[in-house]
Amino acid sequence: MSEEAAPYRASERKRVRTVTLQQMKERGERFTMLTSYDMYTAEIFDEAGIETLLIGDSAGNNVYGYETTLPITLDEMIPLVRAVAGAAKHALVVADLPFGSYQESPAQAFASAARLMKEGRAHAVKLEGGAHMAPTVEHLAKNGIPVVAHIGFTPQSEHALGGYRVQGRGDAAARLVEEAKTLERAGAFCVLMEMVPAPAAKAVTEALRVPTIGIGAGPDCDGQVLVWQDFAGLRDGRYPRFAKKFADVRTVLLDAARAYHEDVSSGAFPATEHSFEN
Ligand SMILES: Nc1nc(=O)c2c([nH]1)NC[C@@H]1CN(c3ccc(C(=O)N[C@@H](CCC(=O)O)C(=O)O)cc3)CN21
Ligand SMILES: CC(C)C(=O)C(=O)O
Ligand SMILES: [Mg+2]
Repeated sequence: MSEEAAPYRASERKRVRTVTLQQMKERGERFTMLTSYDMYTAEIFDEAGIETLLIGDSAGNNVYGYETTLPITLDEMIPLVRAVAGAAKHALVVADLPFGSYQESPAQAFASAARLMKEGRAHAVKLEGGAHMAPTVEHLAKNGIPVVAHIGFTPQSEHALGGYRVQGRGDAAARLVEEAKTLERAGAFCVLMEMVPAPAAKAVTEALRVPTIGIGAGPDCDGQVLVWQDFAGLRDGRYPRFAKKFADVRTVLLDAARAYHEDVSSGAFPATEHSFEN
């Protein structure tokens, strides 16, 4: 909402980030978010100028190998958050509240968010849900926790939504705008939209003072987010339509692993320069 909800410069000495996402929106500048779940990706993405890093509950899929985001727990999230927060020098570090850690009550949400911040050193948290989450967002925001609201397709509700489906088509677009405004009023400093039609995301972005971030939400959001294993081409198999492969890291690693295997088999590795003299 107003200045009050606009983020924040974390007070850690090493942080030199001075421009907020809110200011970038006001200047008409786009910002970028990538997921990260470990130290090296955090370090690299931060160095590249990615403004914000998300330790998503997508770590359930992309770190732990679960089929959905539902099984991942706070205890599984926190070490990953700590690794990213420790390595990022500039980026805003946002951690997902996992399924079951915030839906029960605003008090439960606060306790979980506080763990992500105290033990994980996250700067902000993200939670899924529309207007019904407004009281929770308000409770967190009033108690000093910056909140990103995640609307549209919310993977933690995939069983209730009937699978991976675009949300906010047709008439539902107006509802999406109202939902986003309610969350902004509750104190969300940013609204993330997943798999919504581009015109609906544009309408939300224009209706809000706070910045929006899109994934599969068209080109008119204030920022964009991708899961890093998708953007880097690490994963095997089918990618969502909204994911653009900016590199083919899977092939790079596959070729490297095959070359290593081959060199060990043939005796070419280790060579003299990799061995210690007596
Ligand atoms: N690697 C990865 N990338 C993600 O974007 C992602 C995760 N994991 N895990 C958590 C959620 C799940 N998400 C997903 C996963 C799959 C689709 C998908 O397959 N979408 C299809 C169908 C869309 C439709 O039917 O309308 C697509 O083609 O985009 C979408 C979002 C987004 N998140
Ligand atoms: C897909 C993004 C927005 C997310 O919530 C995650 O990575 O968990
Ligand atoms: Mg998530």
